[in-house]
Amino acid sequence: MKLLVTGGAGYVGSVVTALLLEAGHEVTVLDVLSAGHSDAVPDGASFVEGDVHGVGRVLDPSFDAVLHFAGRSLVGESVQDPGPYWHTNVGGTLALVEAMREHGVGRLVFSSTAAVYGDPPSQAPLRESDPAAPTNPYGAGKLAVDHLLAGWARAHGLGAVSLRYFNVAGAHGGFGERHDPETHLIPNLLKVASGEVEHASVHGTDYPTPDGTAVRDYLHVRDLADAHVRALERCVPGRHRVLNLGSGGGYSVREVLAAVRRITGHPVPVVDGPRRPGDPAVLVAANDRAREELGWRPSRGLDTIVADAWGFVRGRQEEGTAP
Ligand SMILES: NC(=O)c1ccc[n+]([C@@H]2O[C@H](COP(=O)([O-])OP(=O)(O)OC[C@H]3O[C@@H](n4cnc5c(N)ncnc54)[C@H](O)[C@@H]3O)[C@@H](O)[C@H]2O)c1
Ligand SMILES: O=c1ccn([C@@H]2O[C@H](COP(=O)(O)OP(=O)(O)O[C@H]3O[C@H](CO)[C@@H](O)[C@H](O)[C@H]3O)[C@@H](O)[C@H]2O)c(=O)[nH]1
Repeated sequence: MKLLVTGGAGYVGSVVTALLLEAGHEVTVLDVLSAGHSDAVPDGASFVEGDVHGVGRVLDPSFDAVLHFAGRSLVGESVQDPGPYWHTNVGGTLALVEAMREHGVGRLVFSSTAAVYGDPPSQAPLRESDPAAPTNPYGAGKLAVDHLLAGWARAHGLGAVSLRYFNVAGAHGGFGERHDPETHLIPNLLKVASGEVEHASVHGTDYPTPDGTAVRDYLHVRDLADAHVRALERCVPGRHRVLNLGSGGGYSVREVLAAVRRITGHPVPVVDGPRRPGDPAVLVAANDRAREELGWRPSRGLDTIVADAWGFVRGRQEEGTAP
């Protein structure tokens, strides 16, 4: 297929692009480089530097589908300054589906998020049918796009899939997380192991969980990327589907810390701090729908996630490209 990947110079988009190229697809990446890196666009993809609002200049009827990763994704920033989040994540997606309609490009895979579920009342694994009640503009905008795509599929025959990622981590094929600022747990712990910073923070030790720290569902980015390839192949015209992407199991911050210490062999000192505003106690995916509809099964556990992310950090250190 001939594919457009928006945000393909970012973390998830670069890994998915690499996998799409491996599968024999032709890929054009559109990225404004506000958070991504031009050297993260895999060799073999065409690269256009530009904003998703201007996607009409890139798209033409020869494209078969779009994978849409471009967006802003700092939850705290979205609370402080919501305007850019609605502009990029919602307005940018509207511009994209309008251009797709104009050029007759009928399939879309979208990066949604577990943040649409907000702070769930129960700690049970979350199903797609559970109420969506986002607690910040980032999650609200992603949920708005899920609704936008449902209406677009009904009205204009788009075949779309919203993939609600839980916590993506790990690295694949030389591509990994290079966010600045970095807010995610595993790369922050690895910054300590690599000597870039002296200690990490544990955000909250008084949650109603077995060890008092928050529990999340960590999914290897390679497993996540595999789900995208499968979702793309299964886009049905006129239908919008929502699928959770998680491993189906959870680890606390302290359990992740123990894995990082074991795998890196570094003591990784941490300082216990207060809760980060808006963080729920437990977010774990029920992933049955993705398993059934995509024939997908995540196969890489926490140790592989940490080992691969660590390999990526070490590789960049050895090349002299990090920090
Ligand atoms: N990483 C996670 O754990 C996670 C979890 C849930 C959902 N998501 C979603 O997945 C997607 C990818 O996440 P990521 O971690 O790879 O983020 P990222 O920041 O690494 O990548 C996003 C890319 O989009 C680009 N971009 C931003 N605004 C743009 C615009 N207006 N036009 C064109 N390009 C633009 C950035 O330069 C960047 O390269 C995002 O939409 C994010 O909200 C990520
Ligand atoms: O230095 C750190 C960073 C994080 N945490 C904690 O670790 C857990 C995981 O945090 P993080 O890696 O930042 O992920 P989340 O806040 O769970 O959010 C991610 O996962 C969401 C879906 O679950 C996505 O919507 C977001 O984009 C993505 O950042 C949380 O309990 C944090 O409070 C720490 O204790 N110390």
